[in-house]
Amino acid sequence: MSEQPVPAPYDALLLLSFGGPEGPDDVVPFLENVTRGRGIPRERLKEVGQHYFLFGGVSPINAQNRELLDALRKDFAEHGLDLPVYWGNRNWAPYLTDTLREMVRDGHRRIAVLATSAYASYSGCRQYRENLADALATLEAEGLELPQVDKLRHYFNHPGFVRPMVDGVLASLAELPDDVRAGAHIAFTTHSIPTAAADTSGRPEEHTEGGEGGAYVAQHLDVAQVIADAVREETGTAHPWRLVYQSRSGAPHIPWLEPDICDHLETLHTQGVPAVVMAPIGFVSDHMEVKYDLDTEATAKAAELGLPVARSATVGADPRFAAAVRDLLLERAAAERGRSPERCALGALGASHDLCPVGCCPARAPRPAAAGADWSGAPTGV
Ligand SMILES: CC1=C(CCC(=O)O)c2cc3nc(cc4[nH]c(cc5[nH]c(cc1n2)c(C)c5CCC(=O)O)c(CCC(=O)O)c4C)C(CCC(=O)O)=C3C
Ligand SMILES: [Fe+2]
Repeated sequence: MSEQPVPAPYDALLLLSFGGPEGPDDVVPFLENVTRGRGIPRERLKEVGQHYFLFGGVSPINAQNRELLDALRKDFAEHGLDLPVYWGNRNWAPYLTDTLREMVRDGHRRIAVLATSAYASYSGCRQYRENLADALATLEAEGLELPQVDKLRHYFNHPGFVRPMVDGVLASLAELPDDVRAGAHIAFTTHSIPTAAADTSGRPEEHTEGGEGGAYVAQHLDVAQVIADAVREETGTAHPWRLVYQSRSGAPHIPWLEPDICDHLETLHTQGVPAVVMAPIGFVSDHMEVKYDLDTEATAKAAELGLPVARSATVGADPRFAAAVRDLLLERAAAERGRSPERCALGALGASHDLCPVGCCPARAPRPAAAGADWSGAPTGV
């Protein structure tokens, strides 16, 4: 019999995500939440609103998080891990503040947080920590006793995140017509971010200059290499690959990471590449950035070029990902109890830090961020 897993000091897990609209009336208020004070051009907002209206005003992201919640609860129950799982979002109901209030009222004092963003970056890491700080400030103003919240480490290189994506790329290669499969390229995609934000992503010693992309780009390149190697091992073919970007936002004069997936497809086509697998390694589920930017826009671009493409699956609610979350939680719990747990990680970079140090993924305008070394609002002690 295996030993009972020990989640202590944690008494609950919070799944922290982006949130998305659930009907046409939600779209504009959702976009206002996302872009509050961020200087996104009106034109871009109108355009993105259209992406959502094309899908009936419903983002797939909330349904996907509900599935992930189910998968987590099932995995925990099957492995004797007695820990309640809650869900809260940055931009739509259930809102983080409401969920955190419910957790405190339910008596939770020490909360592990899993963000649905696997990599370092302001948007994917610090902004979630700022959201936690804001939520805690609200609860404090309401006179509630604040819990301690700890954000689980980046899991981009955890095998439970990477292996389902290897299977996804293999399945996409199998989908391509026989005569073009061997020559197919893999385009690993992620969300474009401003090069200035990419250069300052990760710990200060990981920051770069001149658009090299800091930890954000290094982490994606590491995952892409691991997947490409695993695919070569499985198929015997070394499919050429490149990391490219999608979902660019912001003003045109500000440099963002490039090339864009659509431009990349055009370049490959010009070079005579016969087929492409688009692998959205930057995303945890097939939400709107995948459904619109890849499955709609980039796929239309490929059709126009006469270039066969297939888009590989994100991890979503894969049971291996749910198991990875359990592993990350138990690993961190053990570390908080003073043990030295084994830390699963593939690739060259090794397991990411538990606690974001000062200067990790800085904001343009500094604001309080919880669950990092620069958080002073946290109660001390276990
Ligand atoms: C790095 C990153 C991730 C991956 C990490 C993570 O998953 O967190 C991500 C995820 C997502 N981004 C999403 C949606 C949007 N992102 C926007 C805007 C922006 N994203 C940015 C970055 C990222 N975004 C940035 C630098 C901006 C510019 C404005 C700003 O600095 O804030 C906008 C505004 C309109 C626009 O400009 O596109 C929308 C609507 C959805 C929900 C999809 C759905 O509804 O299914 C998800 C999961
Ligand atoms: Fe985004």
